[in-house]
Amino acid sequence: MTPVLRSDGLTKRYGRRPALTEATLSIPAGRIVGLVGPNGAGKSTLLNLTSGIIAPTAGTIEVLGARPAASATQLAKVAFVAQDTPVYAGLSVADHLRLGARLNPKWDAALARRRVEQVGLDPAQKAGRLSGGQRAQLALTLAAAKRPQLLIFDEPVAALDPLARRAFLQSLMEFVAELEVTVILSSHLLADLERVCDHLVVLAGSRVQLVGDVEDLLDVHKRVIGARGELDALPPGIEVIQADHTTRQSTLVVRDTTGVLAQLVPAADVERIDLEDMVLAYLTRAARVTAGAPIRGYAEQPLEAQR
Ligand SMILES: Nc1ncnc2c1ncn2[C@@H]1O[C@H](COP(=O)(O)OP(=O)(O)OP(=O)(O)O)[C@@H](O)[C@H]1O
Repeated sequence: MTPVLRSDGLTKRYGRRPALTEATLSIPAGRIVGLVGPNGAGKSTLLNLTSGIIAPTAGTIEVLGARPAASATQLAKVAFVAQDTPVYAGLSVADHLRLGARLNPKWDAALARRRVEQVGLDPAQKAGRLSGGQRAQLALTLAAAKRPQLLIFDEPVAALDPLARRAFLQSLMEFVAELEVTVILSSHLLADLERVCDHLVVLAGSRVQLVGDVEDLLDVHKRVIGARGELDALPPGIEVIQADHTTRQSTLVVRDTTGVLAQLVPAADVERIDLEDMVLAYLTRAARVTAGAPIRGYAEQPLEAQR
C-alpha cells in the first residue's frame, strides 16, 4: 500500500537556520500519527511541508503518492488545521458549513450537520464568539466533512482545558473509525498522544529522533536497572538512549532490537516503559547532543556530572 507520507532527505532552512534536516520517513496509511518534539523542533515545518504550504529547501516529499498541493485533486485529499484552529471570526457556524460546501468537491453536508448537532454548536453563533473547545470542534468538523484521506492537525488541543481536550480527541477517534482516514497530529501532551496514537514521530533539533508503530517501539525499548558498573559493557545491538546513575545503581533506557538483553540481565531487572518515558529519553538525549555532550557510553555520563 502507498505510504501516506514518504520523504527522503527532506530539509527546510530559513536562511542558514535549519527548521527540518534530512527527514527520511515512510508513514503507513490508516494510522493516527503523533508528532512530538520540543518548541522549535520542526513539527510545524514538517506539517507545513506535508500540506504543501511551504516547499522544501532540499530532499523530496510525497503525500498520498504525489507532490503536496500539486493539483486540485491532491488538495482535496488533505485537510490541514493549522495551530490555534483558525476560523473566520465574523462568520457563523452555518456560514462555515456553506463555505466548506462551496470550496470542497467531496463535501459531506450530512456529516457536517450531524457533527455540529452532536457537539452542541449553535449554527447561528459567530465563530469569533466560540470557546476554544467549540472552535476546535468546528475546525475538526470542517476538516472531516471535506472527506480527506489525510487529516493534519498542528497542536489542536494545546489551548483546551482537560475536558475539552478529551472531547476533541474522542471526536477525532470517532472520525477516524468512521472515515478510514489517516491522521497526523502534533502535540506536546504525551499522555494524550499515548491514548490516541498508534504511530509516532519524535523530532528534536530539526531531526527525526525516533519513528515507528507505537507498539513495536514499546516492545524494543526497556528500562534496565543494575548495580553501578554491572551494565558497563553492553553488546552491540543494545543502544543506550538514556542513563542515570546514583553511587550504587544505574538505570538505563535501552533499545534492544536483537532480544539479546533477556540473556544478559535477569528479567526482574528489566521493565517495560510507557510512551512518555520512551519519548523523554530520546528528547533528553537530543538535548544533550545539542548542548555538545553526546552519549557515547553511558558510564561516561554519571548523574552528578549531568547536573
Ligand atoms: N517562517 C519562518 N522564518 C524563519 N524561521 C522559521 C520560520 N518558521 C519556523 N522557523 C524556525 O524553524 C525552526 C522550527 O520551527 P517549527 O515552527 O517548525 O517548530 P515546532 O516544533 O513546530 O515548534 P512549536 O512547538 O514551538 O510550535 C525554529 O527554529 C523556528 O524558529
